[in-house]
Amino acid sequence: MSLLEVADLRVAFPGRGFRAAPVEVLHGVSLDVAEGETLGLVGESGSGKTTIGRAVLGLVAPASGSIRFDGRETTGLTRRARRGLAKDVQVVFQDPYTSLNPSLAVGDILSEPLIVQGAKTTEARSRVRSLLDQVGLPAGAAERLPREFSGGQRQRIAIARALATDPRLIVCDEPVSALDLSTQALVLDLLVDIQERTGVAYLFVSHDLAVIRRISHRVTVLYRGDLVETGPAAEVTSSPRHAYTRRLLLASPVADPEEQARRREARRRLTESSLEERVI
Ligand SMILES: Nc1ncnc2c1ncn2[C@@H]1O[C@H](COP(=O)(O)OP(=O)(O)OP(=O)(O)O)[C@@H](O)[C@H]1O
Repeated sequence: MSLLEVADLRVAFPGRGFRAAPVEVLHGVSLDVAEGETLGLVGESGSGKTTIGRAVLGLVAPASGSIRFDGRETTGLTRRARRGLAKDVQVVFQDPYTSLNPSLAVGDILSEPLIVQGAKTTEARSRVRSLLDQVGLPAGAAERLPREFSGGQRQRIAIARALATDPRLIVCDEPVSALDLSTQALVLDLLVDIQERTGVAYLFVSHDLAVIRRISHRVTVLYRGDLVETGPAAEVTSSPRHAYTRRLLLASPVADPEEQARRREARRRLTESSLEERVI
């Protein structure tokens, strides 16, 4: 049994304008994440990646379909039951500048989820020290405000907060997209280290195939609300079967100028129309 099983998930948002029909943005998506695994979810902007993550977190109500965590259905849970689940399923958002409460010291940000789960203040304090250590920040960081940290350090704080309750799954929604390339690499290495130490699973959302390739065990590709391809990361990112994945691959930047020119030419040949034929 997988840790997370999403089956035939449909999500619709209200249409714009008076009496407009709802707009379906996920058309029956099924995926699963095993314990300790990283499933990379890749697709261009607007394909529905964030919506899948938000549905898993209970922040968006599905129109239909099921989302099971550890065998238990999580859609339609009461608030109280959802709080129980929050211990096991956490999130790291994209923007380290808005995801941390600017008026709270880092120590308070990290102890908040622990106190909500019933921890005593002294217990929470020592856990904060260990969380900071896990993400490579000094104990003194607890006394400081988020604005005193760089983007990469803030993302480390957000990761520490997600780890506070010892979750089994973290939804990582574009967690490195706002960071420069060398900081991205450090944060990705940190996520891998944490997974090796704790066995946490990641549902890792990104539009960037290079990032997805680096972090994922398996990759699933989303195109306009449909999954078009799923498989081992090395396979999907080196010899994709679907035309859309090939286009994503050709669009990722590479350092070698000759390879870059080859990809530009291949992109030109892989026209939008041939793509449409295969997807529909
Ligand atoms: N709350 C909402 N109300 C209405 N439409 C929404 C809402 N949230 C998302 N959408 C629409 O759903 C579609 C999928 O959005 P989503 O944010 O999941 O895509 P994405 O692949 O994560 O894109 P991005 O990488 O740009 O965030 C888009 O067309 C978006 O405009």
